[in-house]
This record gives sequence, C-alpha cells and structure tokens, in this order.
Amino acid sequence: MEENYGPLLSVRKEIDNARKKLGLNNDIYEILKNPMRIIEVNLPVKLDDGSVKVFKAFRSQHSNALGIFKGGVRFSPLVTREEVMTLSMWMTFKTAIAGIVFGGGKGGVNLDPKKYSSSELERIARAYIDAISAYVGEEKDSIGPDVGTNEEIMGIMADEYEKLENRKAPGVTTGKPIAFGGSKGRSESTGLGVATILEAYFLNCGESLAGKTISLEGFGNVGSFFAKNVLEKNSKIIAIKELDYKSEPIYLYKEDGFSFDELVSLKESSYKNLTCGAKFISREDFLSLDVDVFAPCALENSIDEDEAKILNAKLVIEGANGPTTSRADEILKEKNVNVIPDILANSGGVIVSYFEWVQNRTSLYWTRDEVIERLINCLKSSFENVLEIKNSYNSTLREASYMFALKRINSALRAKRLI
Ligand SMILES: NC(=O)C1=CN([C@@H]2O[C@H](COP(=O)(O)OP(=O)(O)OC[C@H]3O[C@@H](n4cnc5c(N)ncnc54)[C@H](O)[C@@H]3O)[C@@H](O)[C@H]2O)C=CC1
Ligand SMILES: O=C(O)CCC(=O)C(=O)O
Repeated sequence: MEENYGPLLSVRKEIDNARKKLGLNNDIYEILKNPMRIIEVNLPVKLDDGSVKVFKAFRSQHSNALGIFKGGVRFSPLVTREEVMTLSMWMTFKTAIAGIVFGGGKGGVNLDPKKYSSSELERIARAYIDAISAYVGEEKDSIGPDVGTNEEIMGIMADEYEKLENRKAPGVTTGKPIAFGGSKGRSESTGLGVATILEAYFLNCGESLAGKTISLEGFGNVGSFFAKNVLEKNSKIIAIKELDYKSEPIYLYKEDGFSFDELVSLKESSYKNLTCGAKFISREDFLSLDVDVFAPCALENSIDEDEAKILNAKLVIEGANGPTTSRADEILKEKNVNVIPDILANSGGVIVSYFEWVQNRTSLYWTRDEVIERLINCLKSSFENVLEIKNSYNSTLREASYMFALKRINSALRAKRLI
C-alpha cells in the first residue's frame, strides 16, 4: 500500500522540502506527488512446458514536463506498483538534473528472471510491449534497461514494437545491442558515471580517487563498471557484499583490495571459490569497516536505520536507486556522513540512453570516445550545478539535487501555464 511504502513517502518528502526551500507554492507538489499515469497489466505467457503463467506488470509515467517519459524496466520478483511509481519519480528528477530532454517513467514485470529460459524471457518481453504499446514509443515513452533486464531484452522489445507499428522506431527502447541501433558506451555508462561523480566530489575537496578505500554492495551492471573505473584510478575495493548461489547475502573482505578480475571470478563462482585470498566477514564487520566510501549498487532500502548507525564509511555514493531510507539519511547527516544521491550519482545510464535516442532519431552514430566525452562533460556540469545550490542554500547534496531539478521542472510547468 502506498501509505506504507517507505521510498514513496521519502521521495514525496524530498519534493516537498525542496519546493519549500525554493519558496514555491504547493501546486507543484500536488502535481508531482503522484505519477501522471500508471499502467497495470496481466501478461499471459506460454512457458516452455506448455503451461500458461500470468505475470503482473506495470509502467509508471510520472512526468513529461521536460520531455517524453523515460526510464528502465526491471524484471524482478520484488516489483510492485508502489516500487515502480517511486522509481519513475526518481527518473523525473534524475533527467532534470542531467539537463536532458526527458521526463520520468519506469516499468517492471514481477518475476525472477533466473527461473525462466531465454525463450520464455523473450515471450515475456514481447507480451509486455504488446500490452503497453499504445502508451510507449520514441515520441511518448522510451524504455531502458534496469535490474534483471539487459541489451538483449531491449532489442527484443524494440523489435516487437516495430512489428506492431509496421515501421522503424528503434528509439522506443535504449540500451539495445549496437547491431540494432544501440549506442556505444551505454552498457558501461551508469557505473562509469558513478565513478566520475565520485572523482568530481573528491576533486572538489582537493583530493583524488587514488588510494581511497571503498566497500561495494552489488556487482551487477552498475557495480561492476563502477569497480572497473575506480580501480583504474587506483582506488582500493577492500570489501564487497553480494548474493551467493542461494541468493543469501555474503560479505567478503580483502585487506589489500580486490582486482577487477578477482571480483569477476568470485561472481562467476557464485562466491563459492575464494581462491584470491578473500575471507568471509559478518554483516556488522562489513558495515563497521573504516572506509572512505561505501557504494551501494544493488537495490532500494539497503541502508536502513540500523545499518546507518553501524556504518563507518566517510561518504556514501548511491549507485543504486533509493538505497538509503529516509531515517537512515537523517542518521548519516547527524553522523556528518555525506551522501551523493542516486538522482545525481547514477544518472550516467540515462544520459547515454538520451544519446542513443538522439542517434536513433538522426541515424547518425557516434564513436565510443564521443559518447564518453559528452557523458563526462554532462556529469561534471550536473555536479557543479548541484554544488552551487548546495553552497548557496547550505543544504545536503540530496536536498540540492532535488532543488536544482525542481527549478527546471517548475520553469517548464510555468511555461505551459500549469502553475
Ligand atoms: N542498469 C542501469 O543502467 C541503471 C541501474 N540503476 C540502478 O542500479 C541498481 C543496480 O542495477 P543493475 O546493476 O542494473 O542491476 P543488476 O541486476 O545488473 O545488478 C544488481 C546486483 O546486485 C546484487 N544484489 C541484489 N540484491 C543484493 C543484496 N541484497 N546485497 C548485495 N547484492 C545484491 C545482484 O546479485 C546483482 O549482481 C538498481 O537500483 C538500478 O535501478 C540506476 C541507473 C541505471
Ligand atoms: O536508460 C534508461 O532508460 C534506464 C535508466 C534508469 O532506469 C535509471 O536511471 O534508473
């Protein structure tokens, strides 16, 4: 239920705080506290054994004030209406900070992708597009990858949409395979972006990434490319939290730091084979490690009140969406732990999705170097814009991020004479 879903209450609180600090009246909050539209569908899909299973699926379209709805679709057993609503609201703020011509949306199908074959996942992806095709498209709502989905799924969804429409329309999804109009640099972009924002943060403090100790949660798309990029800048990842072969959390520690190849082979062995000298530690030991940075790159709500109390990192950078609960955020503030929020830190993915959408619409494709250069410039200017607000309002980075985004959304709504 909406009233009890913490992340939704948190994002509403952030919007309301930001509008009060900016001196805006309540109308903008009333407009933004709920998505404009939530599509809820049941997808009947034939499984490989001939039986039929019905999957619950959603697309939440929060705001198109600044551009078409945009955001990922996740395949996860945790997907709910409230989760998708909240994720779509974060997208609106993320795209506004990045200054790209997109609004916010998000989708999800409730399933555990590990339990289905690749042809079953293909039928689910096609059924999802069939069910929501009237509401999506390169001029309406463009879908990207998220937890449990990947470039293959994005390609299948675009293919299904083009068949339904009987025309080329690759921009209906982004994060596609390069052979099907995908952008170079999209798969690495979110993790690379998190590392770029972290570096910008330290440079602003007169420091560098070299020698910084990091603990990492989640080694999927975001976590792995984040790790690769910070390790290339000579940071040390000394601890990692992931899920083992039974989907139970495990915590690993290596005093002199993991190499990227070690992290990959640990994941490939489902954390059974600790040949690289890593050792298992407890949850409490993981959280109380004296590290420069903790990077949660898995799912929402991973830092709750209890965890925030134990956490001993000097800085948190949110690679995941919504990893810090509202109460945990307050505790970290009391402990003087700075938090670089998701809507700034993990915006690299949707920025390159925007570049992909632009390339699809112009049919003019860029080199990886061009994509990465534009991405880094965009992230640096987002960071500077947020920092300027932080300094003038003496706020946290999260508050400043919401304020910066809200100013942009407010201008667009005013231009439309909605407020
Ligand atoms: N993929 C993208 O481009 C973007 C993803 N994000 C966000 O980043 C987060 C991660 O997304 P992806 O890396 O794409 O997903 P993914 O599915 O590729 O990776 C998630 C990883 O987290 C691990 N994990 C799950 N629960 C965990 C737990 N309790 N403790 C430790 N590890 C756990 C999984 O085993 C998996 O390796 C999500 O919040 C997503 O919404 C945000 C922006 C863009
Ligand atoms: O690139 C996309 O559209 C997906 C981005 C996304 O879902 C996110 O930033 O959380």
